[in-house]
Amino acid sequence: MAENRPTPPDVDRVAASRAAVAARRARAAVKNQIAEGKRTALEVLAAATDSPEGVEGRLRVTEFLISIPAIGVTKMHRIMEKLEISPSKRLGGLGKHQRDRLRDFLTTRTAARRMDSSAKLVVLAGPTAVGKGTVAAHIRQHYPDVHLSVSATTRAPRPGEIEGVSYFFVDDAEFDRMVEAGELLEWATVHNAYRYGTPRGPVTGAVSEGHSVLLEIDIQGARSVRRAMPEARLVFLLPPSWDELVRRLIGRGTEAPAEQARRLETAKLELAAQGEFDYRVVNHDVGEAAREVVDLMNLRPAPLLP
Ligand SMILES: Nc1ncnc2c1ncn2[C@@H]1O[C@H](COP(=O)(O)OP(=O)(O)OP(=O)(O)O)[C@@H](O)[C@H]1O
Ligand SMILES: Nc1nc2c(ncn2[C@@H]2O[C@H](COP(=O)(O)O)[C@@H](O)[C@H]2O)c(=O)[nH]1
Repeated sequence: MAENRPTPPDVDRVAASRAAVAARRARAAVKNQIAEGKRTALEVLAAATDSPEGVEGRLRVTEFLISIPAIGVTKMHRIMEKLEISPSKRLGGLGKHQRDRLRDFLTTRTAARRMDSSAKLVVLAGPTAVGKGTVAAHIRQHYPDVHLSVSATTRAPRPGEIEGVSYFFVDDAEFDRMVEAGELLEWATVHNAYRYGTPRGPVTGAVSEGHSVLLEIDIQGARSVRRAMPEARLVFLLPPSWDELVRRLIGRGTEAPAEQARRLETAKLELAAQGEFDYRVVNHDVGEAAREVVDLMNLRPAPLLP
């Protein structure tokens, strides 16, 4: 028995390897935060500058760049070369000039992606029952060039909803796996009930092929997309009036009165967030609201069918 007990050097080795695993996990968490838009690359670089031995400072510049949406391995190598940074460098080990070049690169990239006049990624958000789903369905039907992102959700399908078209319906374990694997561009618990998330691959794939993509998601999700892909245009859909919003929610009849009351409370907070958005569209008429959203993508509608 006694001879099986770890000797002091073994204890040190075990402790060191546990610390290494914990540090690796902490670095992976930071990379996921950048990839999911929970923190911007500039924020992480600032943290690494403040604390070069902290988790951000220990991140290799190569891994840091790859975690930024739309930067792959080839692009990363080109950027490293252009910035004259060796692949072995960690963020905390950059010299002042290298750090300045990296910061300038990130700032310019963010500004350039925001200024692109033909928005490739448009996020439609707004309070409950304002008509986001109805406007998105109109766009799906009338503007076939727009790719509509299909979200994953842990809620059960409603009658008529189709797997892979309305949503990807997944259980909690699968949603956890998607989050852990960094497969979601953003995710949120909506109305304090179920989790919803945007699969990253189809969105970044379609955008990099030059297609326009529409996300119909809640306000927390819109904020995350703004951080992950600052070039996205954020549209806030407004009701013509508060009374009309209440009428639409009650008229839809899909929530019990207690849930309706809870959603209306949240709606007040959500309406207060409209200033964070790039555009505001009032949903008086579904077709007009859809056209205003699609106009941001510089697309033409499909010809009317006879
Ligand atoms: N322009 C409009 N005029 C009149 N009614 C509308 C209009 N747009 C949507 N509606 C109606 O309002 C109700 C809510 O619409 P919808 O379900 O699309 O809202 P939503 O914003 O997606 O809601 P949630 O976030 O709760 O899922 C529906 O009954 C829909 O038919
Ligand atoms: N943050 C995200 N919100 C999403 C996503 N997909 C949908 N939603 C929002 O959830 C509510 C409820 O939708 P419902 O279909 O259950 O009525 C609605 O406000 C959607 O906009 C997502 O991927 N991410």
